[in-house]
Amino acid sequence: MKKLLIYLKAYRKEACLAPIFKMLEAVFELFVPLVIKGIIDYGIAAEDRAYCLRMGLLLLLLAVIGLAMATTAQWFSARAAAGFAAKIKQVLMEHIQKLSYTELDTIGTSTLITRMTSDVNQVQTGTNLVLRLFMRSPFIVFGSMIMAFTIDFKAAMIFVITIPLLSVVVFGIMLSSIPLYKKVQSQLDRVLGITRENLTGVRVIRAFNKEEEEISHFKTENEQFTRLQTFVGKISALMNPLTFVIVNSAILVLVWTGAWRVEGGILTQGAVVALVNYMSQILVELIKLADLIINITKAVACGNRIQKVLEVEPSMENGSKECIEEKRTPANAVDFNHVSLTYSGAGAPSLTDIDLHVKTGQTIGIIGGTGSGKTSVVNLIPRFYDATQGNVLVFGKPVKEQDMESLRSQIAVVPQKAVLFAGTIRENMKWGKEDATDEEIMEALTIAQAAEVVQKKEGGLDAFVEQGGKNLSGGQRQRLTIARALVRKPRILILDDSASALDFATDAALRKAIREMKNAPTVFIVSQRTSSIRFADQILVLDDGKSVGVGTHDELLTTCSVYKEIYDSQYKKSGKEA
Ligand SMILES: Nc1ncnc2c1ncn2[C@@H]1O[C@H](COP(=O)(O)OP(=O)(O)OP(=O)(O)O)[C@@H](O)[C@H]1O
Repeated sequence: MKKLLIYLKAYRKEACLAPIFKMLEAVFELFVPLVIKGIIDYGIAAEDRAYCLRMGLLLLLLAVIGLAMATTAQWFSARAAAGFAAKIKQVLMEHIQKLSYTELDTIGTSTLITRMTSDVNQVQTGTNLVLRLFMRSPFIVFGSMIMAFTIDFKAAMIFVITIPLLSVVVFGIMLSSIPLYKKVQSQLDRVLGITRENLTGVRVIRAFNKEEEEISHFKTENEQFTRLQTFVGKISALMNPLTFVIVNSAILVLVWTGAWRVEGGILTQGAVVALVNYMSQILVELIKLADLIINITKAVACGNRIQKVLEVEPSMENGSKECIEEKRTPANAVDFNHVSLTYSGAGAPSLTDIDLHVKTGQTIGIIGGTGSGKTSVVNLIPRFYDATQGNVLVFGKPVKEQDMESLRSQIAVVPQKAVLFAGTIRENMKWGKEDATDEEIMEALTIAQAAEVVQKKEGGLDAFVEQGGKNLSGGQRQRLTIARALVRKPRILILDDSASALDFATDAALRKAIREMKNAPTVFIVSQRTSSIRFADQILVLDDGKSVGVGTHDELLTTCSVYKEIYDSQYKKSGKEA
């Protein structure tokens, strides 16, 4: 948490002014019981109406000034806390963008969302309260005690006994609830995680009739969350009755002894009322202080969770900034030199000893059963993951030595899951190239067989795509994501099973159009269908993370039993050539 405080530096002025104004408010508050004492002892006793009126106006003035101070303090503290939280979110977002897939897999998306939202909000609330109360509350508690001593030494002794007693109760309750608050926060993490999973997977849940199970799972976790919160609430609820008993007892003693001493002429009625006022102020401030400490603890726990993410070092170091485009295009676009990959935390390797050499401009097909490692192979080209053994070269240079931005700017990946963002089709296409003209976009859409998707939509390129592309069919989404990749005019194009929702004719037309592109890219096609890759210059056949065949379709039919099996199964199933 300490390391996060540097982001508060930009709001140094606000962070200093907020407590100062709050202290000034407290100073004015401490004078109120003395003014009331004056009204009772001098104004009412002597029936001096003019004095009472003057003092009444003074009270009003103190209230107005106090209000002005409090509002100003609130303004400064809210500004500092909101700015601090915004900066943390910004830094966190920038850091997350730097992390590689390996770290993101390890941390998990749902906890990152909780840290970015609920945890940052908690830090903001804590900061706001600290700035307003950390000086004010102790000041009022000790100030009231000192004021009590100035009024009457003996009566002030009641304060000396009451304050430690009150402190023990308030802080005892607070200390016992702090660990529980930490549990509440991690339970909240779990509830949010399940909510997110359920919302993103709602279609699958319904398709498998798992609603009941998921509702019951959510209910269990949510009830646990409610139980924990209620338990903490009950402990905190003890605060009021206990503190009120102590304070009211102290007030009783004050009034009772005060009455005797007023009778004996030692103390005035006004002094007793002032002492009671001070006692009440102490109670209010001690409760605020306890609330503040609970909030600080929560904020520190949340701050530490944020800090932990910021401390995760990106495992991938960026290579040289030297631009590879300046170099002559080497004969090979991609080389896998005896590459193996074991994901962090996974026991067995997902890829073992992959050796593949791809000439510039070639089309490579990658085929294999589910989980055979097809996506893992292509993910190594833009360096989404680093090979654990061997090395991957792009245009003759190891990817680890290349500047990541420049490497990725030459590669376009169309992932399995077609992801589109809320905005117009044109805006989505510009993700590929910010300054793409409408002609460039239409050209890419035509190659991706998506021109008719745009033509059919009202507004054409200005048609709105809802978040995640909800208002488009699976095939339309796939074609638009392919077009987005093509807008970039990449030197390497990776289609990771991204034409699976297209019919055979559209799939074939797409491949033909890519082949006929001016400056046609080197293309990697990951597919489960032999028909999508059979015309590739080379086909890599994977089985359980190992390369079991590399060659053309005709070669593999005679040399690779796995490939022949896949081909036969698809050919026989459809009754015609797959
Ligand atoms: N991020 C990851 N962390 C750990 N293991 C992973 C990760 N991604 C993939 N794996 C594992 O690596 C293996 C290969 O997965 P990969 O996604 O490359 O296969 P695939 O051939 O593309 O599968 P599919 O055709 O089903 O998409 C699988 O056993 C998978 O469980």
